[in-house]
Amino acid sequence: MAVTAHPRKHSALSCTAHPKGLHLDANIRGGNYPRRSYFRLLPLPAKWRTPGHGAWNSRRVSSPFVTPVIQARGLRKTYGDFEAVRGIDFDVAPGESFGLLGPNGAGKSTTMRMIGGVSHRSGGELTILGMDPSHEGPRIRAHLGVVPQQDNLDTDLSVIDNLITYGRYFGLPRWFLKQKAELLLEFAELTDKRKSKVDDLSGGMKRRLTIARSLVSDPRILLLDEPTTGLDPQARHVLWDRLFRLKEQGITLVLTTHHMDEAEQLCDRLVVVDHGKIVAEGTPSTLVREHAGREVVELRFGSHRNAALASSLDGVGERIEVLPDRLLVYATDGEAALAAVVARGLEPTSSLVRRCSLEDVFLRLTGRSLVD
Ligand SMILES: Nc1ncnc2c1ncn2[C@@H]1O[C@H](COP(=O)(O)OP(=O)(O)OP(=O)(O)O)[C@@H](O)[C@H]1O
Repeated sequence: MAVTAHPRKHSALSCTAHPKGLHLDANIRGGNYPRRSYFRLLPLPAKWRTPGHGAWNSRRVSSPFVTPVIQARGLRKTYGDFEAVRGIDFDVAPGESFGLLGPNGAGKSTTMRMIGGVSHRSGGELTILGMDPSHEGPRIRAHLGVVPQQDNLDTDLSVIDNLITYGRYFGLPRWFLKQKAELLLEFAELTDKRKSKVDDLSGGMKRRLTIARSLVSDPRILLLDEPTTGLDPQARHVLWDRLFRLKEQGITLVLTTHHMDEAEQLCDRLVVVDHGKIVAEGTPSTLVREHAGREVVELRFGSHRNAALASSLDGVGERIEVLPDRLLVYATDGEAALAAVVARGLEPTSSLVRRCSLEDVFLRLTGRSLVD
């Protein structure tokens, strides 16, 4: 459902369905004022909300009530003869937190660059907010916040001037940006660093400043390429908290990550990408259930014995995986599987029963060999 009105030549008011209510978007230009975007989420009683609220998943995207904010069909990117992205399909719903998970070189950043409009697709279809990035790049970029893999802050400027200067690229007036920058510094917990030089910030602070900068233009979609890579656990948790708050405000998050815990914490839905193709899609819990199972028993018999002993475990659990240092037995009931191993007279030097995780899914789908 989408209602759009054009009260003035360059102004637009749109209203789209959001799982928590109505998503109102006013894009105003006219008189002596530069273009301004306002975005509000108008909560509605549960009975009027979009079907699927509370369970973000791919079914919701296909609901006739939700128009995807990003839609890719057969999306391809080639560099010479090399196909980095090989015909992928996905939808991202408004307000969703969508993750691209994959090993090095899988094609995640290439996909992000195509969404961000800085790299042209070689084939397939891609629409962002109903627009084609090949023809409407600037209009799309006005609604996008981008947090690149490498911080590209201006080291000659102070923290607050990084925000103000960036906002000027969007044509926003200085008086407005001064107020906006203070709010963003508060959001990023950087108020006391407002006059500091960028080089004096820690890695986590730089990341938070980059995110604050991406919010200057009130984006509807935030693209985050490996937002927490290289940060310590404390810094990562602060960042997750901030990203979660943005999601609560209704901003659509699209992120790439190598970190399974990050994907589990932040993403409503994920696609696992490998060698330029999507190999699995679903919520974190669905992926674990469908591709790993309930529990796994890690058994260590000594690295030279693991492979030889695997055949002695036939019939224990649902699946056995031999690793150089461990045997993994996937089972519905891990304790029962471990008891069955011991009952066969096998005595592991160590054993661990744990719940299956997204990491098990990731390694199963994308392999365990090192990708450089
Ligand atoms: N400009 C380019 N020219 C040629 N090949 C490229 C270019 N950019 C990316 N590639 C190749 O495309 C493939 C996908 O790269 P991409 O950066 O999208 O992977 P990624 O999944 O983001 O990996 P990482 O997690 O390491 O960032 C890689 O093999 C990479 O070497």
